[in-house]
Amino acid sequence: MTTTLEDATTPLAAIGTLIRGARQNMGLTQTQLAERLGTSQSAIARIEQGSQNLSVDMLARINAALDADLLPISTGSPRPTHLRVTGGQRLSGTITVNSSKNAAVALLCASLLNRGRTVLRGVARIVEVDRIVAVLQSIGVQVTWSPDGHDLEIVRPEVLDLTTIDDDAAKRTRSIIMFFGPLLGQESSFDLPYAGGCNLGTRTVEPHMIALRPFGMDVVANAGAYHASVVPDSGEPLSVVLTERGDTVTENAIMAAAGRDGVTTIRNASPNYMVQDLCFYLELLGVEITGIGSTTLVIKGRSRIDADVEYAVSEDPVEAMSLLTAGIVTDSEITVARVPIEFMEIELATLSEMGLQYSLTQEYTATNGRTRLVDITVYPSQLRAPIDKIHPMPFPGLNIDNLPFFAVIAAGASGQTTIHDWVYDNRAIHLTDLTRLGADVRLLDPHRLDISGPTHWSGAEISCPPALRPAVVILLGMMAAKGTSVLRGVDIIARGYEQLADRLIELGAQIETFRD
Ligand SMILES: CC(=O)N[C@H]1[C@@H](OP(=O)(O)OP(=O)(O)OC[C@H]2O[C@@H](n3ccc(=O)[nH]c3=O)[C@H](O)[C@@H]2O)O[C@H](CO)[C@@H](O)[C@@H]1O
Ligand SMILES: C=C(OP(=O)(O)O)C(=O)O
Repeated sequence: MTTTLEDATTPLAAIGTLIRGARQNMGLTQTQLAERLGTSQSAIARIEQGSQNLSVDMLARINAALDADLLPISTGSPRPTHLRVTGGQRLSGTITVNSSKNAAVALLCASLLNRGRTVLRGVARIVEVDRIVAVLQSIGVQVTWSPDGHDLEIVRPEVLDLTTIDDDAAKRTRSIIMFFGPLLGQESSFDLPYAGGCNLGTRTVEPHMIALRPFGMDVVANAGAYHASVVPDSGEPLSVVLTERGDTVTENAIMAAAGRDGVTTIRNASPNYMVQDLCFYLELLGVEITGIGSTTLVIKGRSRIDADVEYAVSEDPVEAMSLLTAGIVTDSEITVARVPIEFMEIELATLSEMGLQYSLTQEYTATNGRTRLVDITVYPSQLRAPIDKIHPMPFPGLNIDNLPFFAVIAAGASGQTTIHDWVYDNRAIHLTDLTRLGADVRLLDPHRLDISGPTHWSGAEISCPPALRPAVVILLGMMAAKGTSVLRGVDIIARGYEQLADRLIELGAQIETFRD
């Protein structure tokens, strides 16, 4: 039987019908379309039946995958997206961790070092990536998604045109700061817009300036932009000591070292996951690096790199933590597949002390051939507060981006947990929104929270916090809370997560997307 538009009873059903028609015209099965979109056949079936809400992003991707323009998507300011969550549902099944935002943005910046063709495999379709891609394209770099939407091909021109930089995209991401490292060996003088990002309080850029000074770079902040000037490199061995063991500052120093002829030693380097990904990519480019995974790196770089390489971005430990938390707070048995275990060990040890029951598979190797992965199954558990406070540390400590998830987990545990976020001035406060869902969360000062549980969760309507991880934490709290909740203005989640709501629905969560 042929379905016609007239059969469609709702706007979603009408869109579903259009999608089915375009898919069939291209001779694709639902499974083949699902593969192109990085989703499941059952999601496509629901979309075509009109029983699944569609995000603007998903619609854009369907248009691209079907080479169609089913519904023209406005490029004006989009209306904010909201989520309606019917909580208290047990989840089940397996969910796979995507590649990381933080490695992707570093690798995109590092691709500026390469005059050859870089292909990044398995890049998450997230807004933070879109912003850096937009910036690269605006300065003349060819950046193209593969037809299946998973890989990015990057080819830079011989000469970049920094005067045409997309200011708006650049100012929305902090990662633009990582253009300094690759560019300083190539340009004697250039301007970059100020770095932006989530509302987490003041985030200094001074450590970057200190780290890049030994490479001959001097930066003056003018109105709205940094002006960098660089003196020629003598090629002598360099020693750089970082004042902070920060992730992006380490990456900046590594990229500066990779782009010079000579040996650079970097001390107090972050050995965190995104730094390791960057080093693995640079090794493919012919940069010699010793000490990967430690705090001292010795790098032998090359002022001209011209190599055609492919690199598969490794899995995101923060997404892994987010997905494990979904299982934990809904008292469910779920499996989170492809967890980069080296970067989750302390989190798991802490959860184990809190009484979490879980099992791990044997380790296997990620597509990059380096990162160790496991699948983790969490089981419904009676949780208790840990005896000591939970606090993050630079890797190999508990990841600062994973800390917020302990707030919602602690709220479900019996006893009082103290969470100490010494890093960000303005992240803990967003977690107090959990009180709206019935949790007992007290802000002791900008950095410390006391959380007493167990919580009798109840649904509520909440405006989404303007910070990525707290936004997801509140969503997860809503999934724990019986009844209906509304999370308003959730677009920030797409900065770091691809299709999060859709993927949680696959596990049995009841989440509906809507706009005013
Ligand atoms: C794109 C990317 O990779 N972003 C990550 C990166 O941001 P990024 O590298 O930009 O982190 P910041 O430089 O903002 O550092 C975070 C905060 O930690 C402080 N600090 C950091 C290190 C240190 O040894 N001492 C210290 O005091 C900084 O002053 C700052 O207040 O690292 C952060 C901290 O892991 C993560 O939250 C971000 O997700
Ligand atoms: C703070 C974060 O990232 P960014 O550095 O991109 O703001 C994060 O990933 O939680």
